Amino acid sequence: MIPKIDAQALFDADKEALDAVRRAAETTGFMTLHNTALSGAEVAAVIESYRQFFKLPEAAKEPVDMAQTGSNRGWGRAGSEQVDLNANPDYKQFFDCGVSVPSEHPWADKQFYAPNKWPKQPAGLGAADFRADVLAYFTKARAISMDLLSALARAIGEPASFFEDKFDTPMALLRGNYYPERPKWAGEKDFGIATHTDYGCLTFLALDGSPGLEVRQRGGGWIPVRAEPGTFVINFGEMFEMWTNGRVKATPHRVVGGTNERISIPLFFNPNYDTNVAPIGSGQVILAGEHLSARYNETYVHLQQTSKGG
Ligand SMILES: O=C(O)CCC(=O)C(=O)O
Ligand SMILES: [Fe+2]
Repeated sequence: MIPKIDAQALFDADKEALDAVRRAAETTGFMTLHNTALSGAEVAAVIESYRQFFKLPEAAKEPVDMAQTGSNRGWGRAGSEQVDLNANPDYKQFFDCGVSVPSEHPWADKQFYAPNKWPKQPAGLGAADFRADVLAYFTKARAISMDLLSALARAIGEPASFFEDKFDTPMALLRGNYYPERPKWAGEKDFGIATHTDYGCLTFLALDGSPGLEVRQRGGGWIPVRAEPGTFVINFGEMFEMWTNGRVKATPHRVVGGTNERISIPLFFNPNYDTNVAPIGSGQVILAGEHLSARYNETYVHLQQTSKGG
């Protein structure tokens, strides 16, 4: 069972809601969140903006292909990410944007804060402005994710402000995933997105209502998870599991894909570059940026090549 959490109750520090979040974090590692400041209509609209982008001809997406860069901003074509090294690269396409810092900032040369890459707004595509729509959504989703972290801090017995200064320049990444119908050629090692755990702390995921996401159940089997726009799927990542010494669970999940086209929008809410995500109180140091960089270099195919080439 994936717990369903009312955001309003949670943010009002309702005890039952806090308990449910703590249980979700410690057991399934997944929950859904409804009644947030983002309406179903707003989410449906940004899903449509992403859809318009993905439906552009290849020539319009090529100028923002992230494979031409040393970072992860812009378009990732099918086959450009391999989240499970025992599977083939995923057949999804995606578009990534993130947080940038000014050129004089000490982290300006870090890939996590690279400038975003936006496609030219093609003439005749209607009033929608992809960049503005996506950035407006990113801002709101970040704010809700921050509130969620405060609630989570409370739920695990830390002060509500525990995460605040660790997420003020976050390596946050907003992604639009586009899964076409599962290709006819796909075999047992081909997935929309292969089995993986997310790398960071918290993932705030908007779905378009269609099936596809499956969450691995402890003890075996997969639980299908669906959500309409306006209900978000929340899961926890590797850094959180490390940081809390295994108390918060990063649960593997995947999309095999089926006969439906599908769009999902995860916000990977990763902390500041220099956050120590080693187990609290352990005296060790594990920099969030180093963990993320290792995972990016393993899974983005264009960065795999960069790291192999030195
Ligand atoms: O599309 C989905 O529902 C899940 C996407 C996902 O797990 C990811 O992008 O990390
Ligand atoms: Fe994921």
